[in-house]
Amino acid sequence: MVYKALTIAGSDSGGGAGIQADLKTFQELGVFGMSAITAVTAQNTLGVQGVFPLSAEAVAAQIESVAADLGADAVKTGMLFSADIIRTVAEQVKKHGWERLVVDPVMIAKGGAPLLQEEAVAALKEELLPLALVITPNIPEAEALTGIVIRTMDDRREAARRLHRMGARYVVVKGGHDDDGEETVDLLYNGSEFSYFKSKRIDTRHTHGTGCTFAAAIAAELAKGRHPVDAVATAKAFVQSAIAHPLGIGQGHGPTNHWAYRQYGE
Ligand SMILES: Nc1ncnc2c1ncn2[C@@H]1O[C@H](COP(=O)(O)OP(=O)(O)O)[C@@H](O)[C@H]1O
Ligand SMILES: Cc1ncc(COP(=O)(O)OP(=O)(O)O)c(N)n1
Repeated sequence: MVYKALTIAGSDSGGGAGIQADLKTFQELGVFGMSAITAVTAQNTLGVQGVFPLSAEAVAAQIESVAADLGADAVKTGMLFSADIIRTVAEQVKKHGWERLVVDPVMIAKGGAPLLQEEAVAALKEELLPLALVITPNIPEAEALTGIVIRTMDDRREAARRLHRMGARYVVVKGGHDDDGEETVDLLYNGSEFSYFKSKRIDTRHTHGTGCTFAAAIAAELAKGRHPVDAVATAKAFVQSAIAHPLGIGQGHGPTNHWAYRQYGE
C-alpha cells in the first residue's frame, strides 16, 4: 500500500520550510509526497528576500491534476498568501471530499516577513478552518485567529476552545514561542479534553521550518490512517529529533534535520 499526502503551500528556496520541508517529512515518514505551490519565496536562513504568489487558477490547476489521477490520503496546507487562494483551496478540499486536512495557518516567517495578507485572515477563519481535521497554530497565530492575548496556559486553552468552536476538530496550539521553562509543550484540544505533548526545550537558533515540519508529519501519519492524537505524538517526536540533530548550515536560523528521526530516532 502506498500512502499519499498532498501539501498546498509556498516554496522556500532555502529548503528548510514550506513545500520543501513538507515533502522531505512525508518521504522520511514513508509517505509519497505531492505538491500544489501557492507562492514562490526567495528565502534562506537569513530571511525572506522576495514573495511571488501564483494565481488562484494556477493553484487550482495543480490540485485538480493531483486529484484527477493520484488522489490524496491526507492534505496539508501551509503558506496560502491571499484570500483568493484560500477560497480556491477550500473549494477544492470540499470538491474532492478530503477529510484528513491539516491546516497550518502560516502568517509570518520567523524573521518577520508576512506570508499571509492581513485581509486573508477572515477567509482563513471562515472558509478553511471549518474544514480542518487538525489545525496547528503557533502562539502568535492563535492570538491573531482568536483575538486572545496568550500569556498563560489558561489563555492557550481558551484560544483552543475558540478555534474548536470555529470548526477545527483537533486544535494544537504549539508552544515553541513560549520560552519559559525547560520544556516545550504543545497543547491538543479535541472538543472535550486537553492533552499535552512535552519535550525538552533545545537551546538553538536553528529552528527554521519547525512549524511546517510538525504539521507535515501530522499529515503523513493521518495519510497512513493513524488517529489524530497518535499523529501529533509522532510529529512531536519527529520535530524534536530534527531540532536536536542540527545540520549547522546557513548563516542565520538554520533548517532542521529532516532525516534525524530515521537516523537517530527520538
Ligand atoms: N527550541 C525548541 N526545542 C524543542 N522543540 C521546539 C523548539 N522550538 C519549537 N519546537 C517545537 O517545534 C514545533 C513548532 O513549534 P513553534 O515554534 O511553536 O511553531 P512555528 O515554527 O510555526 O512558529 C512544536 O512542536 C514545538 O514544540
Ligand atoms: C514558504 C514558507 N512557508 C512557511 C514558512 C514558515 O515556516 P515555519 O515552519 O513557521 O518556520 P519559520 O519561518 O517560522 O522558521 C516559511 N518560512 N516559508
